[in-house]
Amino acid sequence: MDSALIVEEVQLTPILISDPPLLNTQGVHQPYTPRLVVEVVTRGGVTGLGETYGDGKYLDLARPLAGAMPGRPVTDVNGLFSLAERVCGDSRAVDGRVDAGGLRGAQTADKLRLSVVSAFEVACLDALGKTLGLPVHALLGGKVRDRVEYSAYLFYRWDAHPVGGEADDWGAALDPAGIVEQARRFDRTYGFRSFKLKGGVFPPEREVAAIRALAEEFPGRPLRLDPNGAWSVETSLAVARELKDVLEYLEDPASGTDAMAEIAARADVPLATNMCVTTFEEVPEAFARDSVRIVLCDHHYWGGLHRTRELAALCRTYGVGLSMHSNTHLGISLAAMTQVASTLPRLDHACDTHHPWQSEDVVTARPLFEDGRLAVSDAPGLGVELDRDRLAALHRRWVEDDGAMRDRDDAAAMRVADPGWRTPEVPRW
Ligand SMILES: O=C([O-])C(=O)C[C@H](O)[C@@H](O)C(=O)[O-]
Ligand SMILES: [Mg+2]
Repeated sequence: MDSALIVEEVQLTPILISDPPLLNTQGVHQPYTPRLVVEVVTRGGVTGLGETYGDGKYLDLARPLAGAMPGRPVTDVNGLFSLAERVCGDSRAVDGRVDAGGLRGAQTADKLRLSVVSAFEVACLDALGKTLGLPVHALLGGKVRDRVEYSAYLFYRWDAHPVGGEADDWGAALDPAGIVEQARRFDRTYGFRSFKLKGGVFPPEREVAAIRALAEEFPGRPLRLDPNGAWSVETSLAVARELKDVLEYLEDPASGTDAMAEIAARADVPLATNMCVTTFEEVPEAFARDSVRIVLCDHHYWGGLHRTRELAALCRTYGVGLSMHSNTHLGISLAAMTQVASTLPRLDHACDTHHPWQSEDVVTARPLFEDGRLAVSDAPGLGVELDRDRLAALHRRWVEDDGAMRDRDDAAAMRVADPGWRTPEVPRW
């Protein structure tokens, strides 16, 4: 093995990035949210970048993995999985039911570990690509499209956080008119064609009215509604009936494969998920029961870019559509999503991205969406460059935080405005 491809060291930098007051069924986004930046440095002097969730439970797993990396070739991305199993141990704070935010399906030790491995895999691929002078998509077999389509991610939101946080000029969006106004700005600024509304915030009739208002403003455009499993089967069926003429799909209307299978059997709207199919173990039952028509892959919790391609092959085989889920993420992960998305033969739905909500980043150039699409970079690696000053500043914020923001907790953030708030039981409606 060429010694230039051997890992010399791995740097982990936890950061806090500003996040607007976006509402979901659990509560509201904190003013600052944790992310972890992973840098894999080779003996050849090349640095590969990766990014993942930055809460303490991810950091606990990332540290031993980083310590075990020196001396290994960056080409050995398949070996990362067994390495992580060996060195990471089980994370604290795994309850086996739902993730802390309640938005990403079952939380298991495997899924937490895979979310960490994903950042190391992406960083190794970035380092390998930079060393060889090849884009990451070439390392995945080559791109089959030059641009990747994303959708606008609409949120009910407050004008500002009740305490702290960075100001922005989006204004509040708490009714159909506010959501339509937000969609207009996404359309104008980024050219997004599809719109996804994060639901589960208000009683379903109000969210149905917002989707109707969007359909009126943007006739024929793909529309999605995602209450993160907050509804009962009967409520989901009623919403599906109301909106069947305008929805591209309904995303996780209810929690769990049983409920999703029942809705799928009785509704005329396709169902999508990033909650009931989030691991390979969950695929057989969900597909056998026709619970979902579209899986929203998230390369973080599926374990990286190669695993995303494995999921894509499974979905193709079973006639299930594939798209991508997104959480608060930065330009490194957006570049990784775009690289892998460019290699997937079937990608029938615009991918989600939160990125337009992120005013801060650790990469030097902001992504340029045109007609709702990102051009696929052919530069070596991921095609993004680290802004070390920004990284240092965002890390300083993490160091100086008293611990309140270091673990994302949307219910705790909501209690700042509403002290009686408790994480809602599902079904909420
Ligand atoms: O289901 C989804 O698409 C998400 O959970 C995406 C994000 O987590 C979003 O809901 C959020 O951050 O509030
Ligand atoms: Mg979702």
